[in-house]
Amino acid sequence: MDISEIILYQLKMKMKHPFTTSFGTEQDRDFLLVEVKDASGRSGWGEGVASERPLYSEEFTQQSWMMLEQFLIPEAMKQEISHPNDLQHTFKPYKGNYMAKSALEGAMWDLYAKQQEKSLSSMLGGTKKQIEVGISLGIEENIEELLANIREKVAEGYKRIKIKIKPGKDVDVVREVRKHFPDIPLMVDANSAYTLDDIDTLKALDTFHLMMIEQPLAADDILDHATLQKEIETPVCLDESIHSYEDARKAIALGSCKIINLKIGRVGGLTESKRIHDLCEQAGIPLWCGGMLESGVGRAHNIAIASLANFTLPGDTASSSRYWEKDIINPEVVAEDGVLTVNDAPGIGYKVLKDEVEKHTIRKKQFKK
Ligand SMILES: O=C(O)CCC(=O)C1=CC=C[C@@H](O)[C@@H]1C(=O)O
Ligand SMILES: [Mg+2]
Repeated sequence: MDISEIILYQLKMKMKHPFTTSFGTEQDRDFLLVEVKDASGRSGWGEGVASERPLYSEEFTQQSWMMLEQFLIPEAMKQEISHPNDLQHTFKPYKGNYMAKSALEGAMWDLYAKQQEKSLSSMLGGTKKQIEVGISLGIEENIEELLANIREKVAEGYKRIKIKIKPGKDVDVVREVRKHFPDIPLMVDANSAYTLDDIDTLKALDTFHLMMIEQPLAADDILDHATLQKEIETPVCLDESIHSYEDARKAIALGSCKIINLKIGRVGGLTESKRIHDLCEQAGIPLWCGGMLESGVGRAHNIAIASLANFTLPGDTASSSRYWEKDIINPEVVAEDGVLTVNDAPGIGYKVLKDEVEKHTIRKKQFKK
């Protein structure tokens, strides 16, 4: 691929609205960008989606930076990479750190697609030209606030509403939402806040015809989820528990879920995402593309993967304006009536605004061949 230089950026961007889940509140996104340049001056971009603190998973931004700086970028620089798939082999000796791996691999995929003058979507085997999107709404202090948020997002045309729940903010909240919105496509995400001791609460959620319950039990569990899935009608969707093709294979075999939320960063990149996609397609497990409150760079990658055929449920790739006053890409991502058009320009198909990137950059390091 003729790589000449890799640049690692750490950015801090203020989100328009704070986002609260069962594990905490985020207002500033502290994340990484990787820019991979080739000898002809083309750039590929990837996003490191870890959060500032290891609350969603064990990864966090500083750790991703160190992982990229000390191991992943030097390894990638040492080799002649002919295809982004090669990186799976390069990174294999290094355990975990999926989001760090994905950031660099994603930049390579974007560059590779640009070198081939093809869209990232088509390089991955994407067939859809349009994708439906939903929205993920954080926990609110009072129910009126949440109902107002839902009303607004339904009016904007989002195809599915996901609300976050936690113990004490679950059955009553969902009941109230259903009272006001009896028919909207609705789901809940618990971010692993429950155990099987809470089975009565989880069973009570079964009565609200939810599309799914996302990650009700521990982040590292697939066994108890299988027990739970047998007890409830509502499909269980796994998020935090799935880091790889192997995790997905085992969860499907055990009956731990009926749906998977695929996040590119959580599974180590696009190559693994495609493998999981193909596995789930064969197994009849529908997918949707999750979000990590990405900037436009990560969002563009999400759109590309969500164009594959088995992403049959609306994902969390909402419009740029949901998160940012001004995104770092041009054009911004705009869902119209809950539908995004998949870009067919080369690579991710969006121009990365260098000025905007620099404006939010708090740390930067260059690696030359
Ligand atoms: O809009 C998005 O990008 C999705 C937001 C969202 O639901 C999540 C973002 C980051 C970590 C988690 O809280 C989470 C999720 O669990 O899916
Ligand atoms: Mg989730």
